[in-house]
Amino acid sequence: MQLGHLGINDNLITGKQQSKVLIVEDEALFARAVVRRLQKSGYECAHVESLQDARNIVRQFTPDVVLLDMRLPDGNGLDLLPEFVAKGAVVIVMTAHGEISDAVNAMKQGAVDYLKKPIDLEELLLSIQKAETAANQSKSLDYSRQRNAHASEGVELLGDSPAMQNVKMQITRIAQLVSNDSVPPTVLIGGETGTGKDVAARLLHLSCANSEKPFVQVDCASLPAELMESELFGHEKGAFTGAVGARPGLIEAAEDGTLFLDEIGELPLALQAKLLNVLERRVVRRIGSTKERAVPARFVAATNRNLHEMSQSGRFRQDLYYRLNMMSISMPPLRDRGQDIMLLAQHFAAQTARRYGLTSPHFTREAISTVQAYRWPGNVRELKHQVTRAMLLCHNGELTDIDLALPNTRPAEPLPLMSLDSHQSALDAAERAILLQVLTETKFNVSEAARKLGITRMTMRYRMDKHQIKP
Ligand SMILES: Nc1ncnc2c1ncn2[C@@H]1O[C@H](COP(=O)(O)OP(=O)(O)OP(=O)(O)O)[C@@H](O)[C@H]1O
Repeated sequence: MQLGHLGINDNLITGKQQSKVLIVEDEALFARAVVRRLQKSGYECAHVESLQDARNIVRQFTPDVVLLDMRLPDGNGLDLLPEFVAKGAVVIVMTAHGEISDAVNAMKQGAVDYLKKPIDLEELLLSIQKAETAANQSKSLDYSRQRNAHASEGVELLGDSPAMQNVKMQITRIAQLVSNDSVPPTVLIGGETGTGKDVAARLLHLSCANSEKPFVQVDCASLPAELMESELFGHEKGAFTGAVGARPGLIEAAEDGTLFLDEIGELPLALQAKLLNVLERRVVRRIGSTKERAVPARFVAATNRNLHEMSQSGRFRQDLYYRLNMMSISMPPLRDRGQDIMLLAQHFAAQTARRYGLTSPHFTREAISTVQAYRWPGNVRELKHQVTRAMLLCHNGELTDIDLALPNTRPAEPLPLMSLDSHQSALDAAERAILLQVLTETKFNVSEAARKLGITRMTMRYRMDKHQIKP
């Protein structure tokens, strides 16, 4: 189908930095002005002039936001509204004077806002931005809950080294203590990145009474700060712009299961105070509500940061640190787990072979020495990634040290003298390789990769552009 047949604006599809907006409006001049203004702000826009065209275009253009006029040549915009809402789009209706009853109906059917004509373009832009915030909010909440559904899938804390036996013993003991207490003590899991803190938290949940109850994970590092409060504590309808309905927060969603606060070191100070209050009083108050609700959940937090040091320097509340650290589990770095390194390497290689129908793996003697000599700064996550990759590249299941492609474990040799230019390109190549490695580790999650490298998301984006790395 030709887009032109649908009466779609010439500049139908532009850059795609922000939401996709569909404008269903038969006043062509006004619609064109809207498209121009939105495109200037980086939105991807499509414009159609009738209900039928709107129905057709959504087969190839999935809008995040729909600006819906009420009076259209082939019917009333309200007829189409439920279809957009059902598809998860945010709908803003545009009405002429005297159509207020339509606007009320539209809101009842799920529109988030209505604007009276003549419409000021800046007001329209503001309304879209508000709608986006509300939509992101509900998406991230749904995302957190969706993760919860997979909480107990594939929880395997492999390893028999003394260090891991100790961890498993601690998990069993803490699970008993936590299960027997009506006010369960808080558990803090520490350890370097990739050591298995997430796995340990899930195993702890599964070892506790009520393990069939929710395991709700909150990633304090990846949730935008402005969403975090309502995510955690919930909100009442109308508590803030975009709060279209009441929503329980994740603390409530955990019921009498587990609330897992991952990367707790990243929780903003203002929310640390609120969290402390919840832990001390065992009640939660949704934003905009006066009602306090009991919190029966057990709290488990994890961090790869030194919270003690952070609390000494004022970057983390000392009282919250003590409260969280009532019981602690420390995940040992992989390099201190002796024979577990090869056990895990063999496990990940066999797992990849099964998954892709490859020949059973066999590590050459050199590969075993390389795996054991390497320091594994990214711990189990790095081992899993390298072995999986090597397994996919190797021939007939034979994994060599070349397939593993680990950075040289021998002391570095002095670099040959280079010209300024070659220094520059060596530097560029190294930067590109580091970016790619961290992006691969984080499955191309740009925010997480930026965090791991200790740079801002903007800088990360800039560097990705510079090296032409695309997600
Ligand atoms: N003992 C283990 N047995 C099997 N798989 C493990 C083990 N430890 C970690 N893994 C795997 O390694 C990867 C990283 O583990 P996990 O996410 O739990 O680390 P983490 O310490 O929470 O990392 P981060 O601090 O970066 O959040 C996951 O794929 C996990 O399944």
